Amino acid sequence: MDHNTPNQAFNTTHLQAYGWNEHWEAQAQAVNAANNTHRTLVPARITAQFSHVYRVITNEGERLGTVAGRYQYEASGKGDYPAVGDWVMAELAPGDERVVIHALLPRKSAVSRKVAGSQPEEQVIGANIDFILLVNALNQDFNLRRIERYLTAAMGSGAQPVIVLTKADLCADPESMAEQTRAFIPDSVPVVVVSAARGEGRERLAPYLGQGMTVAVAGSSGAGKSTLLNWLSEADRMRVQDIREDDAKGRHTTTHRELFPIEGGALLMDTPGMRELQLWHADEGHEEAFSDIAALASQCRFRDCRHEREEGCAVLAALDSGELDRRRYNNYVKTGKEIAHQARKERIDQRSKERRSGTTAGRPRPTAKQMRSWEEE
Ligand SMILES: Nc1nc2c(ncn2[C@@H]2O[C@H](COP(=O)(O)OP(=O)(O)OP(=O)(O)O)[C@@H](O)[C@H]2O)c(=O)[nH]1
Ligand SMILES: [Zn+2]
Repeated sequence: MDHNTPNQAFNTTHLQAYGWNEHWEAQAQAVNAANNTHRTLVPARITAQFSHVYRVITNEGERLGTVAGRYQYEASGKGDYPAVGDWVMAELAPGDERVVIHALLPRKSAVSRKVAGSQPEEQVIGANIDFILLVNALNQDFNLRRIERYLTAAMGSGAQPVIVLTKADLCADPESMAEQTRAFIPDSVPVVVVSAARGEGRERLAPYLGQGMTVAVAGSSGAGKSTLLNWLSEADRMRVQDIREDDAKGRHTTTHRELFPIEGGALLMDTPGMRELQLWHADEGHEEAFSDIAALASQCRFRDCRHEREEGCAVLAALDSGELDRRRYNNYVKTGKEIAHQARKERIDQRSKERRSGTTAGRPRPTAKQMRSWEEE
């Protein structure tokens, strides 16, 4: 049987639980049609990443994988490497625990950060996310500006942001807080109130937790992300605990996964990078979050207009005429300054880290020797 006959469906019975669908089938077929090697490639999804080793789910079950030497050779930067949530095409050698990743299927969305360094590079911290839940607590930490910043950070990714206001049980009037939030952000962004600790409001999250949907969770420390994740994956966690109890030696029988299916068929993504998502994506998101101001700015007389007191500034004119809300303009300016400040801070942190460790930014590329030994394994 010719391994790369186009249109021959892949066997993906088990991958469907990880979000496989017709879209990915078509992408995978395209890779297969272009595959002019002797290798048989099958689809797989990245469920965890440990430096340069990946955990992947294949139709044959879970495996560890590394990228092929040629993949590494052809990658033009960190952004080309697989990340959690990515669909890849891999070679599965029978009886081998390791798979070799040969191709990345084009991403539908990517949350990424810029890795500062001598040459700033994009590093993807989560791919193919449908919804990104931005978790905020309804207690004294509640802060509309922070919500706006997270929103800005998520905006350029291609994933749909959803504001989740949690700890509703600590708030006298959660609905009015939700209304305040809605008034502050674009209409297209849903705002959902829950109490994860009390298990209240799951039905409000249901629209974002459908079969095959990939859902990431981000928010500042203490906002309630773990509690939310545990609540949403409760049934699953129980199953894991049952297995643990069955294990007479009391060993840890759970494996580290950063992408896992929950009851109802959604896939939750919980990676350290996503948790820390803050202003990383802000540069690209800023324009989009303030697209109304960006549109005005395109009409300013000077291309480098700072919209402060320049002649022929369309933004200032809109402020004067009342077309542009002053509060929104102030947010735009303030967020822009914060982004610049954060970027400076990251550059400084990164430089001092580099000085300490003598290495360059980010994940080290595997050496050619390492790559050979993996491929031989
Ligand atoms: N009352 C109440 N407390 C909550 C709720 N959700 C979380 N908490 C509490 O808030 C604290 C922080 O919650 P976590 O879920 O650990 O927050 P996190 O966002 O995962 O924090 P990091 O791990 O630091 O990123 C814990 O003490 C939780 O018990 C809630 O819905 N109601
Ligand atoms: Zn201007």
